[in-house]
Amino acid sequence: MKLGLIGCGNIGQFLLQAINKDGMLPGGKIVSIYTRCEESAVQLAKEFETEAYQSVETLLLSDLDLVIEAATVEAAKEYAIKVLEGGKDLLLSSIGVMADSAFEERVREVCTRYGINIYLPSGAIGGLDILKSAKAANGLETVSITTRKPPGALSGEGLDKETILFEGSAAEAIKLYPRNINVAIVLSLAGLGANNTKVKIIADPIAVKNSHTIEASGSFGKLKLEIENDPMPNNPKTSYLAALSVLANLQNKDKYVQIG
Ligand SMILES: NC(=O)C1=CN([C@@H]2O[C@H](COP(=O)(O)OP(=O)(O)OC[C@H]3O[C@@H](n4cnc5c(N)ncnc54)[C@H](O)[C@@H]3O)[C@@H](O)[C@H]2O)C=CC1
Ligand SMILES: O=C([O-])CC(=O)C(=O)O
Repeated sequence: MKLGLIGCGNIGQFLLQAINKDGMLPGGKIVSIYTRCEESAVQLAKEFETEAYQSVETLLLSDLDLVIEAATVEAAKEYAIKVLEGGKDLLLSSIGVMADSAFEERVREVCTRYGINIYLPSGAIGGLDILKSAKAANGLETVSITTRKPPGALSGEGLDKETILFEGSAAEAIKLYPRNINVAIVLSLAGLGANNTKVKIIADPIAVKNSHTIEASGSFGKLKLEIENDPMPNNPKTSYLAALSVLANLQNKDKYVQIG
């Protein structure tokens, strides 16, 4: 599997190490990268034996099976359709981009037209399998997520006590916190949509982990799931599990035996 990578920060560099150095994706290699900082792209290309491109357009001319986006919601909006129209499968980290329902519709239409796939990993949370089952016969009624992070991970430096920064819909939350609450949008896509998924974001000076508590109810019963994520060393906004979920998605996408 020949992979392209857009964005080489935390998640991107984790993938370069895991795939190109540590052999965690047998038969797979990141052969092309594009990131905003040209100097860093050149240095990473040398370190991880890959090729750096100066634009997404030129990256897309290389021979690729799938492109991984690990940049920002804005970058995903700018490049996703170009990647899909270029005939490449796409894996998104900045899933928040799918909160815009017109954009989501366009993505679905392009995937169908070109017969290609878009992968939306579970990221820093879990429980999507439960929500998908729960709504299979239209029985899912409520879904919410409460996210608790240290203030520094939420641009809330200086706060000395627990503070609710946001309470409202997932659609509103991702507009205000595009680097922190992508999880609410993948939850929305698996469940009741971004307008019907409730979000609470708490800055907690005592917290050392990024925790997410998902609650749901419906004809299946009730769900309560709490995950306490270790942050990534270089970007406390992002949980390590988010990077692992991208790798797991790539490892499993073509398996004959599908679990979950
Ligand atoms: N789905 C989920 O559960 C999660 C999603 N995320 C999202 O994944 C994305 C990547 O996260 P990290 O690696 O931690 O971020 P990061 O900030 O460490 O790295 C992002 C990289 O993308 C580059 N970049 C920014 N704009 C770009 C552009 N227009 N074109 C090309 N490169 C560009 C930056 O220079 C940087 O190297 C973020 O949008 C983040 O919010 C993060 C955590 C969980
Ligand atoms: O990594 C996390 O815990 C969640 C996150 O930043 C996001 O969903 O954007």
